[in-house]
Amino acid sequence: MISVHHLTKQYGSNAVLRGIDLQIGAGEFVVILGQSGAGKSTLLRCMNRLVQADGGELTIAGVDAIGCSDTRALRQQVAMIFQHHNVVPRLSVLKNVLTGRLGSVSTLASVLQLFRREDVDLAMQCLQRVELAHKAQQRTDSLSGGQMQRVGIARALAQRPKVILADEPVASLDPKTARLVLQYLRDATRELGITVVCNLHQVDYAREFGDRIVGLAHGRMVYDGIASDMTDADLQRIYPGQEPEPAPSRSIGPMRVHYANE
Ligand SMILES: Nc1ncnc2c1ncn2[C@@H]1O[C@H](COP(=O)(O)OP(=O)(O)OP(=O)(O)O)[C@@H](O)[C@H]1O
Repeated sequence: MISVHHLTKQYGSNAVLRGIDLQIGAGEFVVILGQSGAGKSTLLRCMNRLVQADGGELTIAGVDAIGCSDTRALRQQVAMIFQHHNVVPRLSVLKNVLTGRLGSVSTLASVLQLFRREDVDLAMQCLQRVELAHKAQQRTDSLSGGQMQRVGIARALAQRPKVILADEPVASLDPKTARLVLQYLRDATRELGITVVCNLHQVDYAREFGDRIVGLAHGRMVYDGIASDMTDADLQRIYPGQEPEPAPSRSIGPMRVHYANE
């Protein structure tokens, strides 16, 4: 579903991605860990062409994300979820979710905000997935931050993407809401076969929700493996210069480690 080969990106003299090689299959939930500045957001942004990579190859849902001249095809297949949900506050919850359909309706219909019945039905199904169908007609700015992030997920699902890229989607949420949001994303992989690539700062969430963890440090991949296999030594490579706490025994749940910039 996602194929990355020797991907590079440089800002001036700052080499941010130094040759990333990565293959991600359909329906995987991949968490990207790394300290601040490691290149996590840049990698995700290269995947949907918010950032133009300098070199290498990147194919996502069958689209050449570096060389394609029309990003519309790419954006139809790849939905993005940001830390600050990026919903339109004055619109209703339903209309925000329907904006996920804009890429598949005509320009005139999108300007006039004319949506087909099937799009409205799909948007309502997506709201049901994040348990917000009862809020459909409310103005979005009447919702809590966590609910707005759930609207962002419903909008991403309404796009019917093959891939969802989530850039620190739970950074500003309380632990209970954060786990709910990650649960919805994991359900999208399990029940809809969507591939999710999610940047996180919380190691414990990565272990709990990720099928697989990719660790970046200074623009290089320093770990790629299943979440349960990640050791303290791996964590030290991902977070160089930071001392992880010893992992608790597996019987008392996921490791409670927090790193700088959480
Ligand atoms: N538009 C830009 N112009 C110049 N430098 C940039 C730009 N975007 C990112 N960078 C630099 O690229 C490096 C990697 O940034 P990136 O946002 O990808 O890291 P990150 O791992 O996502 O960090 P964080 O966890 O803090 O979000 C940083 O040194 C950052 O300053």
